[in-house]
Amino acid sequence: MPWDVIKLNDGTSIPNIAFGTWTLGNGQQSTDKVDQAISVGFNHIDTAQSYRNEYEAGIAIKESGLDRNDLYITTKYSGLNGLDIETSINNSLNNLGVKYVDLYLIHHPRLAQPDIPTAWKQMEKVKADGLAKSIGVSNFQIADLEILLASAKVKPAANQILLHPYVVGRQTPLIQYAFDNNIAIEAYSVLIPLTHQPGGPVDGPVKDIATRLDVKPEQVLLAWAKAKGVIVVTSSSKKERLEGYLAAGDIDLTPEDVNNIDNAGAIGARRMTARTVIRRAAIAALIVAVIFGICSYMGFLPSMFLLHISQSNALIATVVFFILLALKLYF
Ligand SMILES: NC(=O)C1=CN([C@@H]2O[C@H](COP(=O)(O)OP(=O)(O)OC[C@H]3O[C@@H](n4cnc5c(N)ncnc54)[C@H](OP(=O)(O)O)[C@@H]3O)[C@@H](O)[C@H]2O)C=CC1
Repeated sequence: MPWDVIKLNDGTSIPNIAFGTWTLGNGQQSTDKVDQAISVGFNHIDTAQSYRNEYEAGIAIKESGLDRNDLYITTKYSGLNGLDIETSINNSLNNLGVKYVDLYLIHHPRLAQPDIPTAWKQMEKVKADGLAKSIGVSNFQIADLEILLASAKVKPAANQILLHPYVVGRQTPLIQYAFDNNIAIEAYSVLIPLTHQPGGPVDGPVKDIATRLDVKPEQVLLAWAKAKGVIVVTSSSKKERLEGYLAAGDIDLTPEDVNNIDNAGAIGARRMTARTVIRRAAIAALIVAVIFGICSYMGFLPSMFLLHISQSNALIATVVFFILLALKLYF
């Protein structure tokens, strides 16, 4: 199935791939990149107050000459300059040069001030006033959604979250909770295995699938996210990559492909957890070794430690530190 639209709980439809403006910076280059994305066929632009390029995106939107109904525009309340939600959306609309956005999100639960129910009431007003067709959230966990849903008159239409194979395990309960409550999931940073964690266990299955289907690894990852039934928010500064992203809508992975990527992601996630534990233990051992070393050198015992300080303690702690360091390098 090619990229399509997903029906939201408020009856509107959202294109299931978006071009994000987070890393574009500002100025003319930013407008050019949004221009490029629209010209290759992206009709869903994802921006935010905090990306500081809504104005540049707005110029590209205007220059595209597209009818407003043919573009889907998302922006987010990022709490910039301490402004409230109503003032912020009006600023965003001015920057973007549009009368409404299709989707307005609270960028992060900690920005929902003074608390989630009060902030959500303001979001409901934004929708009632016609400034946003749909309202939603981003980076909300299950506990945040529970608080919101307890008093919401309008359910959030979507929750935009981090989703890639190394976090899919821990994000699955959140995705399931959202789906059970008819809240769509938007996935960002799907390409992390290529951009930030190359050489990890996900590389193998992704490369194998890419070779078998004669496509690029990034296309496999986007197809993987699409197979999860989520809306993909991605980006690129390169025209060929953007064309590849859109073509990835035609890639249908088998359930086995998706499982292989999930399983490799789980292995990577376990390794990362092990690394974190080892790193923390190594730091603790190093601190102990240094304290033991200093105390041993100075020949005194600080009463707060209540430990028998000797050179052999310092030696043991140092050895433990190097063993942990070796383990960390191994993992
Ligand atoms: N709600 C939130 O809190 C957040 C939302 N977002 C949204 O999601 C959008 C996308 O986020 P982002 O993390 O950039 O998403 P992606 O994971 O989709 O990464 C996009 C980047 O991947 C690079 N890339 C593509 N293919 C490869 C490859 N084969 N090897 C190496 N690099 C590759 C591109 O680089 P190149 O330009 O060179 O092609 C591009 O910079 C943001 O713009 C924003 O709209 C993002 C983060 C947080």
